[in-house]
Amino acid sequence: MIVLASASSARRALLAAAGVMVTVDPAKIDENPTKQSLRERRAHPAAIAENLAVLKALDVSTRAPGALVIGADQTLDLAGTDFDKPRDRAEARSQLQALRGRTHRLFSAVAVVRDGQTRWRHVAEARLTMREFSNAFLEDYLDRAGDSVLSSVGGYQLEGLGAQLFTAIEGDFFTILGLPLLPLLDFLRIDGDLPT
Ligand SMILES: Nc1nc2c(ncn2[C@H]2C[C@H](O)[C@@H](COP(=O)(O)OP(=O)(O)OP(=O)(O)O)O2)c(=O)[nH]1
Repeated sequence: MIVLASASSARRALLAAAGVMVTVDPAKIDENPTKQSLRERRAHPAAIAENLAVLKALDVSTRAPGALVIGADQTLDLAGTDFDKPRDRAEARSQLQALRGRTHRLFSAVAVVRDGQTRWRHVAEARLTMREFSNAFLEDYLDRAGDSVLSSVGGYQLEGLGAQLFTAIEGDFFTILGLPLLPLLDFLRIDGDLPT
């Protein structure tokens, strides 16, 4: 059995569309203390994402004996500043105003744990360049995107209206949506969980 230790609908949808049947059991850990202490120690955003992906998978693994548990996490870095998922429209507005006209990096980490042992982990990076959109465009975007801006770390969904925010992206689509899917599928084949 494969368990996805994530509440992310994007991650669940990516795995389902790729034909990977999973049981969803979101981790029950509070990410903030770990994130805070790693940030205080000036940990790299990739390391923060990787640590959290492992912690989420380990948490769920304790209640899923024998199961292969997938944990994931994504961090956003803009020239050394970390961003979290916006809590409301005002935060989404100020985050997007900070990101516009600049290139930011997304780090998407995935970890696979079985019976408390971390079997595999991976972090992928993507670089996204936002165009210099106007404040009027931004207000209209926030009106049309609604609460969806609160469910992703940059306040955008690339596969949706968010596409109108960007002039260029480097890195793979799946990484941007929050899950390095292709390396994960490689691991699942090697581990014998998917047909080769
Ligand atoms: N649909 C969509 N989701 C995105 C995009 N970019 C980022 N995300 C989502 C994926 C994750 O759900 C979320 C990143 O936040 P986290 O890594 O903290 O995961 P989240 O709190 O959603 O769930 P989890 O901690 O795994 O239970 O942002 C995008 O372009 N499209």
